[in-house]
Amino acid sequence: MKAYSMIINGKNVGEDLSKIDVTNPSTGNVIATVPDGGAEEATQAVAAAYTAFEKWSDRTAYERSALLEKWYALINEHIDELAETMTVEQGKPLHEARGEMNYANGFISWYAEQAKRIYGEMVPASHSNKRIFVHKQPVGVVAVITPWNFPAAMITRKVGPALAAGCTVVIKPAEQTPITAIKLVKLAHEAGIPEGVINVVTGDAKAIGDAWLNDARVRKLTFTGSTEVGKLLMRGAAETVKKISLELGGHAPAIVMEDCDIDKAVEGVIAAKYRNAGQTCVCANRIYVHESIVDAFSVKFIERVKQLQVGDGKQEGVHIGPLIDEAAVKKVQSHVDDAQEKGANVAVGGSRKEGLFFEPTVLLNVTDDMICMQEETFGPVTPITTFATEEEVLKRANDSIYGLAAYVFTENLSKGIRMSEKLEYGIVGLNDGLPSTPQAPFGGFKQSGLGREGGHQGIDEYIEVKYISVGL
Ligand SMILES: NC(=O)C1=CN([C@@H]2O[C@H](COP(=O)(O)OP(=O)(O)OC[C@H]3O[C@@H](n4cnc5c(N)ncnc54)[C@H](O)[C@@H]3O)[C@@H](O)[C@H]2O)C=CC1
Ligand SMILES: O=C(O)[C@H](O)CS(=O)(=O)O
Repeated sequence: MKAYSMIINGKNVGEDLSKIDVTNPSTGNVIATVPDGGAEEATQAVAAAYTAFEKWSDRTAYERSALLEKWYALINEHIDELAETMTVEQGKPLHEARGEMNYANGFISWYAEQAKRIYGEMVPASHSNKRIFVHKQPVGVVAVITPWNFPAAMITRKVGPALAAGCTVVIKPAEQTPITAIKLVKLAHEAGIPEGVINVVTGDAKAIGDAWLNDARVRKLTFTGSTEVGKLLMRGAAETVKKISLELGGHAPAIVMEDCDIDKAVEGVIAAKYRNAGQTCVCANRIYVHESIVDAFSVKFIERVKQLQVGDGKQEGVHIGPLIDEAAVKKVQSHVDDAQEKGANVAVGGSRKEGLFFEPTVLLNVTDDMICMQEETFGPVTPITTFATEEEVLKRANDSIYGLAAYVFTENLSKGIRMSEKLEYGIVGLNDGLPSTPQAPFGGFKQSGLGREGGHQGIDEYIEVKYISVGL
């Protein structure tokens, strides 16, 4: 079993510390260990990033871009190994892990380009003897805290734009999936990204996070994970008025209109629901089907769900891997049990299998009082309810503290655009169950977060705007 190190200032650190086991959720076997770091290592990482910042930000955008491109190329060379590592430590099927690696690498190449397009501007001065130059500068040292469900993409979606802008970073990956992060940082150094620019610390989340929150040298915190932890970090960032961006929980509605292409809608909801065994923040969590087509839709949908194979993600033909841990399985089961107690029918699935596996599940005759219609399930469960009118379903779909992603299936384009505009969500998949992509600004309304990741907007999170007023 391999013992991995943290990487601080380009060096392997932590061999002397106690170790944290990393387990394979498909088998329960310990596959590796990482150091149980804390405040001391967190502060060492900030010192390294702070020291490296001046030289890294002084490099030209073209130099930073070239190094990001080298990192991108190295990741491509190692894509199979990285995907296998991800499947073993997170559980997602190998084809999905490869998909995530390409998605994750897409952020590095997108921001290698964006590095060269951080433009300032000149503003017409109101005095003839003045000139006003607006200048964009990197914010400084960035703290990056990421979740277990996308061990690579949630890191590169932050580190890509941060490094492109000239920032330096300290990363704390999720305790469940640290190896992918460590391997990505190793490759960054192999690509020639200088020591101290990118650091990864593993261990006590609260101790590491608190050290970064209380360190004034950290000028930005970017977090992806639960709304609960996001709020806690947002409060902590206030102490030193850090810039923050938060990608938090979701509770996506998927609306199937009476004039949809049913086959297209079935495939779209399958994609939006069962990716990563339903463990994504943009997963369709509640499915609203027009009452006139609910039987036709449900029959086809259930047939498709029955085709989903559950198993170890390393096996060929597996679509649904394990959930991340016992707490996740218990939460999903509680949502199914609650729905059944309140009158839902379990059309397929409904129970956990051996280990951390859960049957792909479809619930019919679902009503809004059921927990699965109010809280994020984060598992392979599809609750299907019905609606009668567009106005009704928009009201119900918007009735949530979350506002990350929503989906609409209709063949009537003007209706689709009209509904998309009315949905209070940062991302709308209109006849598209997989909208996430590096060139679009990913982020949520309401308690799903602050800021955007991806697209040209994504780099603004790592920029400070300054103006220089020149007296002639
Ligand atoms: N909006 C988005 O893009 C995403 C949102 N999520 C949300 O996150 C949840 C599932 O992911 P989890 O990893 O369980 O979320 P989580 O919020 O428990 O953990 C996320 C990260 O925060 C760290 N963390 C936890 N407590 C901390 C503290 N006190 N100080 C510093 N760091 C701390 C964890 O170690 C991990 O690295 C779901 O609610 C899901 O919707 C997850 C992924 C993406
Ligand atoms: O962590 C997540 O759930 C991701 O943000 C979802 S996506 O970007 O892969 O769609």
